[in-house]
Amino acid sequence: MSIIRLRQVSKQFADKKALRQVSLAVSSGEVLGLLGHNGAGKTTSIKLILGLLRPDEGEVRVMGQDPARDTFRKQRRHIGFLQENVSFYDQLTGAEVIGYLARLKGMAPKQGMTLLERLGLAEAAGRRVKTYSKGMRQRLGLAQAMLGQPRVLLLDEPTVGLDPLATRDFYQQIDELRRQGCAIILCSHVLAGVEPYLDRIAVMGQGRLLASGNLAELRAKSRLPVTLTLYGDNLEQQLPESCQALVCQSEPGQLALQGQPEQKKLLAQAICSLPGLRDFHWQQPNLPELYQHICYGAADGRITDYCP
Ligand SMILES: Nc1ncnc2c1ncn2[C@@H]1O[C@H](COP(=O)(O)OP(=O)(O)OP(=O)(O)O)[C@@H](O)[C@H]1O
Repeated sequence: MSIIRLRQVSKQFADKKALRQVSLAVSSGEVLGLLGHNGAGKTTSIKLILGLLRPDEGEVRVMGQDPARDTFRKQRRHIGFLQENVSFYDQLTGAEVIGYLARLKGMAPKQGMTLLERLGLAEAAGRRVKTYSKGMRQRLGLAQAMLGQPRVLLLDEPTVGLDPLATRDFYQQIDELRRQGCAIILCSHVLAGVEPYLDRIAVMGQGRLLASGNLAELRAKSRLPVTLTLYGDNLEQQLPESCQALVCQSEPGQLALQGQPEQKKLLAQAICSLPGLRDFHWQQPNLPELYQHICYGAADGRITDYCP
């Protein structure tokens, strides 16, 4: 069942159409990567889910209810939110900040401390937040978003400023929340390396949903080629005739074949039939390549059928 659902939602600010008939759904235990250029409509979507904005048209439902209604107040405690530029009371210590925010959410401050420990901030808990590095602030931000075991977690550019190890730790925490059944939306411009953590991807552009699906679905729809690089001796001579037309690069000891996603099977057969093969490597379009393809395709009118 979808925990978050936007159905045909439109939103306009003065003469600016920020969202045009956007439909999105996120289930329990699912991470949706919400991607899009600056001004695409990601933050507006997040604000609608938080109930901070009302749609002009369409319907927003979070845990089955309209988040903009007063009656949603109790449910709001089950939503965690990490905004892009997180700021705290700098004169307070990390422990004081998380204790205060825990109380606001109706929880014991001790639970906040447990989160600080889990996020590696236990030693810094007694220090004022103004002395924290960007990464430490980001972890404190994640700790406050995780207060109260949220059923919905909304993360806007959560890994900006984090080093590679901190980014990996961050995604491990997200993975754990996902396993506990949290529905997560992650907005990010940092696309490299996030693929393994996203169950589905939604790409927005000019307030529209341009594409949605899992990585395999987007790859299949993109029709971007897959490349198979073969390593060995005299491979081109041994290659079956059916694969000859797919050769895109040939050099001593190495042969590259390129085909459409549905030709993968044919390429796989090529591997099996080569006695001189020493090694091989598959290369499929990655998320940054797909993203670029979808955005450019939408800009010149090629992309029209990426949404299920
Ligand atoms: N309160 C507002 N008043 C007027 N226009 C707004 C308001 N909020 C958003 N917009 C406009 O709506 C469009 C979508 O903005 P939004 O903040 O949702 O984009 P975004 O995808 O989050 O962008 P970014 O990646 O830069 O954060 C933009 O053109 C923006 O200028």
